[in-house]
Amino acid sequence: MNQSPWSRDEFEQRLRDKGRLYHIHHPYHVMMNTGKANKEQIQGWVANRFYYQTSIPIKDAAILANCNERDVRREWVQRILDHDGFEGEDGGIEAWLRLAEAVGLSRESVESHQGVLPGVRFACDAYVNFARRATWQEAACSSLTELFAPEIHQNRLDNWPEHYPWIDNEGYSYFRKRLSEARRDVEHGLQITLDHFKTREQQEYALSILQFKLNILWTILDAMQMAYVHQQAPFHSCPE
Ligand SMILES: O=C(O)c1cc(C(=O)O)c2c(n1)C(=O)C(=O)c1cc(C(=O)O)[nH]c1-2
Repeated sequence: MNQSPWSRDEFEQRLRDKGRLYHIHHPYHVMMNTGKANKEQIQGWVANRFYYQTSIPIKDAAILANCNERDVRREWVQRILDHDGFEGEDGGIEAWLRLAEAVGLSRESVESHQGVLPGVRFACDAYVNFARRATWQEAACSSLTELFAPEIHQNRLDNWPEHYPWIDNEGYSYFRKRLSEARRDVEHGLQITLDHFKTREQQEYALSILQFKLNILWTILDAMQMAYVHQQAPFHSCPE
């Protein structure tokens, strides 16, 4: 039997409740945020997360390519500019490279993606491929983990300078920049999702899309946990 749809408010609340499974609770994140990560673990996170950073504007370009509504494209295109930059504005990828330098990595090594763990690569590629194949509304819904991102950026701004005095202050501009950008993005993504997924079945599908994205973020950190905490990167047990 078909169940009646949730009200707009209840649907929004159920999306927000997914924050319970955000990667802010992943042991790797907890380790970094409580000052227990060593330099190699911070560097590993920054270098691997760069692959996610570079995937985001490609993902957003896929959404634009699938979107036949000019008003939506006009707003969504801002996300690409936020990351890639434009004349007079360096953008988020450049800010992430400054973070990389602030934690002692060379920009060349990070930009080359050498050392990106296979699990991180697969997870990010899954996100981009989903955006290519899904409708633009479904792909917009998958960006809604950004509902929970301002808190994680704020945590880093509040805690890292004290825990990791060796990180140059210049490195934190990315997180500051994302505080306002994520809030703006999420308002747009949420409107699209609440407007589009109407029946109970569709609403439940939207929740499963958000879960898929939570899985991606969690899996990225699982790969880092294996490599930089348990020292069990892929192939560590193979013969020389
Ligand atoms: O540092 C984080 O934990 C984090 C998480 C997420 C997220 O929840 O997907 C994003 C970001 N940062 C971020 O900086 C960012 O630009 C971003 C874009 C998107 C997206 O799905 O379109 N997520 C995120």
